[in-house]
Amino acid sequence: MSGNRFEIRVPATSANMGPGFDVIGLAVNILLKLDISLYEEVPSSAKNPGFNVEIQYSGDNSTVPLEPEKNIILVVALFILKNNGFSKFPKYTKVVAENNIPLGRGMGSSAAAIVAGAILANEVGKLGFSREELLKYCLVFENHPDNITPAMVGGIVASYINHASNSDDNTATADANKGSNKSISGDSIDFVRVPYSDKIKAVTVVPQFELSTSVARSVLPTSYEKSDVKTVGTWARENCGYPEPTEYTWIAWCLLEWCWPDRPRSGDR
Ligand SMILES: Nc1ncnc2c1ncn2[C@@H]1O[C@H](COP(=O)(O)OP(=O)(O)OP(=O)(O)O)[C@@H](O)[C@H]1O
Ligand SMILES: N[C@@H](CCO)C(=O)O
Repeated sequence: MSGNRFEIRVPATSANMGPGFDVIGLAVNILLKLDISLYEEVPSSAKNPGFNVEIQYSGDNSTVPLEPEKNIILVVALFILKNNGFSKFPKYTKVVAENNIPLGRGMGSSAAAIVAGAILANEVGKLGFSREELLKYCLVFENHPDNITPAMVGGIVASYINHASNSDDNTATADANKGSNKSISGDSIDFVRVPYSDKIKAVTVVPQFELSTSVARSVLPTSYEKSDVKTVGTWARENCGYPEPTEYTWIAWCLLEWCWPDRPRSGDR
C-alpha cells in the first residue's frame, strides 16, 4: 500500500481437482485486479455517499452490477465492515476493477470477487485479520472452500469446513442479494497447501456458455453411495499401493487422467 492508493490482486482458481470434490483447488495466473483510491474528503462527484464507495470496471463486465448493495466485491466488503463497527466505508473509496476471469465458467470468478472484497474491507478498515480469519467471512458467501481457499492463499490447496454447528448448508453461492440476510456462523476452514514442481503448467479450457454454480450444484444428489466416492486414499491404494497418500502422490492423482471419473463431479452434471 502506498499513500492513499493500493492494489489487490486475486487469482482465478480451478476446483474439484481429481477426487477432491469441494476440497482440492488450485490458483492460476489469471487475475482479478482492484486499483483502490482513498479520499480524505468525499468528492463532489461521489456516486454512493450512503456507502462511501463506488466501483467501475475496465474491460468487458457489462453483466456485473455496480451498486454497492448488489456488486459482490462491495457486498462482501460492506458485510465485513458492518460486522466490525463501521456503518459504511471509513474513507470515500474508488475501486477500479480489471477482471480477467471469465464469469460463470468454472474458474472461480465469484471466489476471486469474494476474496477481493474481504481483503478490501481488511485494508480500508485496518482490521488486521489473518487470511484464516478472512476465510471465515468468505465462507458466508461461498460455502464450499475449494475456490476461496486457493484464491486467498495461492498454490494447490486441500481444504475443508469445520462446521461450528450441525448446519451443513453447502448450497450457499455467491449471491450478492443475500448479503444483507447473512450472518457469520463460526464455521472455519482448515487447509493444507500442497507443494508442487514449477515444471507443472496449467492449461485451461473455457466453455463458451455461462453456467452458474448454484444451477450446477442444484442437479447434484443429496447423498452418494459409498462405492461412488473415491477418496484420495482409495486412489493411493488402488493405483500405487501406498497405504496413505503423500504430497507427491496427491499431485499425481489430481493431475492425471485416472481420477477424472469421480462421480460427485461428473455424472449428474
Ligand atoms: N469481479 C466480479 N465482480 C462482481 N461480480 C462478480 C465478479 N466475478 C464474478 N462475479 C459474480 O459471480 C457470478 C459467477 O459466479 P459463479 O459462482 O456462478 O461462477 P464462477 O465463480 O465463475 O465459477 P465456479 O464457481 O464454477 O468456478 C457472476 O455472474 C457475477 O454475478
Ligand atoms: N466445488 C464447487 C466448485 C464450483 O464453485 C462445485 O463443484 O460446485
